[in-house]
Amino acid sequence: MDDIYSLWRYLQEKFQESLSKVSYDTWIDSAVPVRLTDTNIIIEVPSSLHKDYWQNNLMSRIVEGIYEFSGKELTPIFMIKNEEMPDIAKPTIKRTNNNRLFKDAQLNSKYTFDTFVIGKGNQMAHAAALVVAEEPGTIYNPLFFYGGVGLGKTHLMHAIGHQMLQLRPTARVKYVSSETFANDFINSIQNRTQEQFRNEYRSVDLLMVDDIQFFADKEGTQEEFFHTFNALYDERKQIVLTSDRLPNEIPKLQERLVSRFAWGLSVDITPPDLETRIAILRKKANSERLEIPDDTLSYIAGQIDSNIRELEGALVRVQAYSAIQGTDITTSLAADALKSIMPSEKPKALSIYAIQQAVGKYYHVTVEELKGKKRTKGIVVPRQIAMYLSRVMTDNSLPKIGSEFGGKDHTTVIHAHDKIALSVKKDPVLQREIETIQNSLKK
Ligand SMILES: Nc1ncnc2c1ncn2[C@@H]1O[C@H](COP(=O)(O)OP(=O)(O)OP(=O)(O)O)[C@@H](O)[C@H]1O
Repeated sequence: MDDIYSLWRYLQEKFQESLSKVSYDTWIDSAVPVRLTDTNIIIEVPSSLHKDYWQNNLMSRIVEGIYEFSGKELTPIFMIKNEEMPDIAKPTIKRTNNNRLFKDAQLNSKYTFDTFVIGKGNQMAHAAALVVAEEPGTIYNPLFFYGGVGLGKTHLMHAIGHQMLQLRPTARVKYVSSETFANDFINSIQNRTQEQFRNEYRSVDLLMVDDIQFFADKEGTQEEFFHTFNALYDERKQIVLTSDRLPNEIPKLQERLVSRFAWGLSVDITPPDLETRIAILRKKANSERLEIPDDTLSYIAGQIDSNIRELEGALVRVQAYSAIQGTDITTSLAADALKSIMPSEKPKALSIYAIQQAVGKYYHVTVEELKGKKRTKGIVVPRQIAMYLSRVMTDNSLPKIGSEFGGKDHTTVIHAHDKIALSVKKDPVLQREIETIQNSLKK
């Protein structure tokens, strides 16, 4: 194998492409490769939190990356800084016999219903998850969660698994990412172990497949999943799926899968509001036994408003910063710690609320009316314009925009966007009005 530094540089580049800057800075930048052996790579990380994060979230990616770079299957061992070097002869991660590492992914012990904070954006999803855990295979089958990255879809899936096992310890629960499903399937063809693959996937009581948007373009995998789905469904076994979007929005997902996924219940998870973000941080801080004043928690929650994974990353960063400085966590320390990941020169992103205010002002309607349900023309058109502008002028997802307009469905946002986009082309008066509003927002 080439030297450890070239390998690490390759992995860094790979992570840089797939992670946000905050996540990269927090998890990857703080890790140091220490040693390479024939079977392992030893990586030093700053704290047990980092170690957990690597093991739970980045493990399969690093193993894949090493394999891509070197053609070798190495098991990473994480070592906390200043702790004794582990005995590398005894790798902590079990290898399976047919080259399939981490095949039967264990449920993450931290992702339970107890540690899940309920807020407006995930209430429905949480309730549906509980029902499914308690009465699998009966009411919502399949259960389909969709929504943006880092909003708790995986957490809820694992919580279902834990709860089901608590109620029925002998239940067979399987959680896989869609990539693992695809890899297992491909390996079973290569190794001529298809029978075993089918037994494994079709004999469970609960099958959970995460991020199925990655099935797009994988014809053979979709075909196999179709049969897996049917076999389980016919036996009234529970299926839970997640994706970043609705099944009918996943490109190249076979129509028969789309229609099957619609047999059960699809629930979206939208970004948490400020109160929920604070509650999540508080829960996390308590579980890590961190003393953080309320105003500091509010400050951190105010800085990161869309992705809970990044919110947790920010907390770890603040914690690490206070450990390095040897001082208590305060708001000014948090501001310093987060400064580098939120450069002040970065223009503040335009908010949906600012758009609602500008549109309301222009058409003399209130923000409440824009968010409300009244269907009079004087309100409907400005509401659609505000939705249209939220779509074209911000990075917010469709469900998020819908939720900011009084909890409307994302299809309403799509409809509004398409309608205004079409009208603008035909109607020069409307075009000028919209330009004026846009210009007022750019000031
Ligand atoms: N409501 C919540 N309460 C507590 N923690 C949460 C909540 N939602 C998300 N988290 C935490 O945020 C992190 C990211 O969540 P998770 O991995 O479940 O997101 P995801 O929606 O599956 O993202 P992706 O689409 O990237 O797979 C996890 O550490 C999870 O525990």
